[in-house]
Amino acid sequence: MALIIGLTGSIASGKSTVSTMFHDYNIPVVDADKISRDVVCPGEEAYQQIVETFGEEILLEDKTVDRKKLGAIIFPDKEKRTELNEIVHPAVRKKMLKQKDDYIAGGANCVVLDIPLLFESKLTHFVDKTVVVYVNKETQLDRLMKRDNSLVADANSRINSQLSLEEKAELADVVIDNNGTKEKTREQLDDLLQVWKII
Ligand SMILES: CC(C)(COP(=O)(O)OP(=O)(O)OC[C@H]1O[C@@H](n2cnc3c(N)ncnc32)[C@H](O)[C@@H]1O)[C@@H](O)C(=O)NCCC(=O)NCCS
Ligand SMILES: Nc1ncnc2c1ncn2[C@@H]1O[C@H](COP(=O)(O)OP(=O)(O)OP(=O)(O)O)[C@@H](O)[C@H]1O
Repeated sequence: MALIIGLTGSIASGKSTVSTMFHDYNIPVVDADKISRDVVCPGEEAYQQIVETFGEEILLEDKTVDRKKLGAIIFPDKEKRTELNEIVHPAVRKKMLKQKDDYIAGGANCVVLDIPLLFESKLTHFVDKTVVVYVNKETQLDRLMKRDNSLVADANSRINSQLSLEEKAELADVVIDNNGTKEKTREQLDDLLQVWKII
């Protein structure tokens, strides 16, 4: 039986960083953010629904979704966010589970589902263990603003659109503390995978 790990955290807490580390161990990772980008491409069902709901003004000249513009609409507004989630999430879920099944059929003994909204969307029944990548508020804001070159207000509206990291840490089976160096984070992951007998 393959072990299915649900990897989560909050915005800029370090999920992608830890996900790269799983790749380094040759453990396959299903990336919900990446899938959510694929399902909003022109021609996909969700794309049509997004244009109908949010209007042509959220499109770039080449008719693809202007992610900055759509983000600026949905992150500060819970109702709009729910509307977008209801369009995008069913398609994301379907593709995610298909990719996971394909990895298992290919012989993987462990598959990671990297899902930012694992707890908010109540998807924990799809995984055996939950791992939260944790940072404190100051580190999170600092890394988010540096990475995205964003202003405090924008960064905070993204952070506040999710459950707090404290709440996620409470819900998790395992918390990886990513406040220190990437090397320190890698050591924690290494220990965890040894305990779970995956490496
Ligand atoms: C709003 C969009 C266009 C903004 O795109 P952008 O490129 O600026 O951000 P990106 O997709 O890289 O997401 C960055 C982070 O924001 C957070 N986030 C994204 N969508 C949401 C959401 N609906 N609710 C709360 N947090 C979210 C996640 O932590 C994610 O890792 C995009 O995030 C989107 O289509 N979101 C809806 C799908 C979704 O819920 N994705 C996240 C998990 S599947
Ligand atoms: N331990 C660390 N030390 C220094 N910088 C780090 C560390 N971990 C992550 N970072 C940096 O912080 C930023 C956020 O990390 P990352 O992109 O992995 O977060 P994320 O949780 O995947 O974000 P998102 O939800 O927005 O996709 C990146 O620029 C990354 O390089």
